[in-house]
Amino acid sequence: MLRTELLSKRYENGFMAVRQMSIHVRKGDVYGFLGPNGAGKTTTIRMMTGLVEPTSGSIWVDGVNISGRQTEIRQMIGVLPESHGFYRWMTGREYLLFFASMYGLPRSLAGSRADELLERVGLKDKRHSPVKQYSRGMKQRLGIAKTMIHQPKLMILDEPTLGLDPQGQRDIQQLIRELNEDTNVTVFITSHLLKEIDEICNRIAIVKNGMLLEEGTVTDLKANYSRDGEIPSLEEVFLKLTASDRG
Ligand SMILES: Nc1ncnc2c1ncn2[C@@H]1O[C@H](COP(=O)(O)OP(=O)(O)OP(=O)(O)O)[C@@H](O)[C@H]1O
Repeated sequence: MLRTELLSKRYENGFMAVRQMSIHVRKGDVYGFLGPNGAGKTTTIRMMTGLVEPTSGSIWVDGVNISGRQTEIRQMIGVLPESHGFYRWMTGREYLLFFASMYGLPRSLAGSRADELLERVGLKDKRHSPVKQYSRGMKQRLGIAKTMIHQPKLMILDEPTLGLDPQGQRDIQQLIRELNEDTNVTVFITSHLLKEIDEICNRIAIVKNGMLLEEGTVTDLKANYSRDGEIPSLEEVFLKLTASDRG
């Protein structure tokens, strides 16, 4: 569903944020993209969504090389960026209808799709309230509904639970799982909460300094790092791979 081939990004100041990264997200995966701060995760996502031009390498979404195909790709992907603004005066329903029209959905279809999604994300009762009255958790759920409004094949979620309380985190995790199971949407997610990734992802990549360190199923990765038959937690695997040269 999503492939990068030897993807690299050198910023204008000469900094190499992503180095020859080749990853493979399969259809139906909930794929966790992990790495310490500054590992290059957001840069990679920006390249996947066309906000940043790769220095070299390529990105394929469902077999289509995204280079120069932004309009086509936008229809295939739903993105929840790390920080996203809202038109705070709009109601939740108006917000979804606004994005539906940006994706070219006919009005009749947009209304029913928005209502269905508002119900799914638990905002049916608040659909006519302005977004400025929403809690952070409600805004994130609305953000996820927005990413699904045009029924994309792939959802890209950059730290969707950042700043949420434990219940808010649970709600989002459950929502992601349900959307993946019910609609088979492929999910690409970043998070610093390793327990969360462990619970919702089937496959992961671990990156550091712009480089891919490991990719595989969570089960295989843990098994590969087991010692004396003890299966480590994902956090233990992550720290082993990434924390070695901290001064
Ligand atoms: N426009 C830019 N110009 C130069 N360097 C940049 C630019 N944007 C990001 N970087 C650098 O690239 C590196 C990777 O940043 P990026 O935001 O992709 O990391 P990240 O893995 O998403 O980090 P975090 O977990 O903190 O969100 C960082 O060292 C950052 O300072």
